[in-house]
Amino acid sequence: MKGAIEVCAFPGQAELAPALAAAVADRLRTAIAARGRAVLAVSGGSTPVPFFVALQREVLDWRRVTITLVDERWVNADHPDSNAALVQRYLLQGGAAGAQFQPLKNGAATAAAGCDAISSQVSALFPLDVAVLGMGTDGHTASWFPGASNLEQALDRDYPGSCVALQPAAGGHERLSLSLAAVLSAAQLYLHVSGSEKWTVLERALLPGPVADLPVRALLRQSERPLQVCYAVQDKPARDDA
Ligand SMILES: O=C1O[C@H](COP(=O)(O)O)[C@@H](O)[C@H](O)[C@H]1O
Repeated sequence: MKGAIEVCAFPGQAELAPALAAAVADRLRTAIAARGRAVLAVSGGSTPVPFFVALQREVLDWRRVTITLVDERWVNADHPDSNAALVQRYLLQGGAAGAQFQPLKNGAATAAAGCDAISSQVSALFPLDVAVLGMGTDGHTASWFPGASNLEQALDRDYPGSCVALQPAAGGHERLSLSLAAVLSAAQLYLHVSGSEKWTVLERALLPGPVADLPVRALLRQSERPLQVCYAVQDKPARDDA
């Protein structure tokens, strides 16, 4: 199946997280059986925490799995906003502690300076087997923020690098993000959202309008890869409720 959007709604994260984890784990097992290895890209933020906890309990040969990020804030791994720290804390535990992790941050002073080296490391992992993306209420997914510097590059399918450095217009940390082309290397895409506010944004994103206004449209409008929208009606729990 190519490019179809399927929506799966769940009452809350308690139901969504194990279902998404089981589906992702199945795809990882299939990739391991076919190629001897599997590559998964996950997002940060607060939404994926229950999914991470459910996924690390899945029984599979985690030593054959490489996990990377869809996007990262340019902060050290001990910073509370680090997506790598989130993955370390909730996903790289139990059996999943045996997985390899490819961060989207290195020792360079800025994301722009570190981008090329990380891009090469990430490209060496391709193709991704699964990418699980989130979405913000401003319609960003990955770090494709409306009005961000380099958004055009990030969404340019012919952009040669797998990663792009972006500065969100609203300020905050500089970001490193997979490009659209890199995300579309994944055989299966999931968009994981919770709560009615995000659902309303998603409904808007499905209407005609510029991709730059609601960059999640780039994902919704692509036709190369199957996309499953996993929606929890009840809003997400706080990180530590997982
Ligand atoms: O900044 C980010 O936000 C989105 C959504 O985060 P959430 O806290 O609303 O779940 C996330 O997908 C992205 O990876 C992250 O860097």
